[in-house]
Amino acid sequence: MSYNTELVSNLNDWNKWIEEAISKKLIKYYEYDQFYNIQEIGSGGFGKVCRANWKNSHKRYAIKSFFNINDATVKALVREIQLQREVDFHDNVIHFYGVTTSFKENQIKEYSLVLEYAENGTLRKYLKENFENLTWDKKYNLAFQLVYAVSCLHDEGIVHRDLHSNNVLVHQNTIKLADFGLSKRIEETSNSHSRTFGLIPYTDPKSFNSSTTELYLLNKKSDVYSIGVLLWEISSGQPPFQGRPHDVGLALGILQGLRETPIPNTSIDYIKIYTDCWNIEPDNRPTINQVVDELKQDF
Ligand SMILES: Nc1ncnc2c1ncn2[C@@H]1O[C@H](COP(=O)(O)OP(=O)(O)OP(=O)(O)O)[C@@H](O)[C@H]1O
Repeated sequence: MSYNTELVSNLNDWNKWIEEAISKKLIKYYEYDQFYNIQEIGSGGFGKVCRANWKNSHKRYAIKSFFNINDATVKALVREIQLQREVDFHDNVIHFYGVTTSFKENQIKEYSLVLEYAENGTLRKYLKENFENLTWDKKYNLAFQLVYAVSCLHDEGIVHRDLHSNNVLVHQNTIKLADFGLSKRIEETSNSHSRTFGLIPYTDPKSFNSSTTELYLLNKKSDVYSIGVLLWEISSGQPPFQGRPHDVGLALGILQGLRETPIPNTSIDYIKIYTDCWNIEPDNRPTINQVVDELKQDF
């Protein structure tokens, strides 16, 4: 069987693809019943995530399963595995360990992803719980790790397209980028407006502009926009536009230039870095590698 994802088009093909990859030892298989202490820790638009220990070890893993694996999501899942493997060497990216299978009530076998577990959870939660102890040095450090991880994706030709503070995880004060590629690709094939509205503050506003006749595809500069918002969030400890409805009105405001306000005592250089990133014009935004260089100088 080919490992070309274009040829993987339905649930059976997905299962076959995985089984072949397992038998060729390209993907490690974990026996589900060898996990213990399995506890649900979160759920997203497409599935749930459990924390579990693996036999004879205290090491924890995250097991990510999907509510509804259908033909539309299959290709995205295979792609997720492929993308994850391409950037697996990076310390600031959640590691992909392998797959496991569980059975639903209907006895249908379903594969789940076995991933590195990030013990501090999402960046949003981490900022909420630790903000009082975060010095500017620590904030810079978080910002640097995040930007560095995204630069690694871009160097590999991968655009995240879904960067927000619930997709960035933290493990022992280290940033761990998660969920790249997956959510966006699944979303393209499903109807989830409420979720999209929730993410308005992080989304490249060029994509809101329905008056344009050409479809605007999220690209590397869209990731840079989201990074600008995330750098502001790291400086403030708050999600952007908190307490304001994330609706069409907000989207229009952002299109017309509405942005969060800098936090007192932020260095002028740091403010310049994130405001350049969230420039309305993609051409005027820096590349992610330029952001890495600027942060290095400012650090
Ligand atoms: N590797 C992990 N380590 C620790 N916690 C995780 C891990 N992956 C996910 N989580 C937790 O589980 C929650 C749900 O994750 P999931 O990826 O399913 O959804 P999401 O990213 O929040 O939303 P969506 O999938 O709709 O984009 C996360 O918000 C996070 O709290």
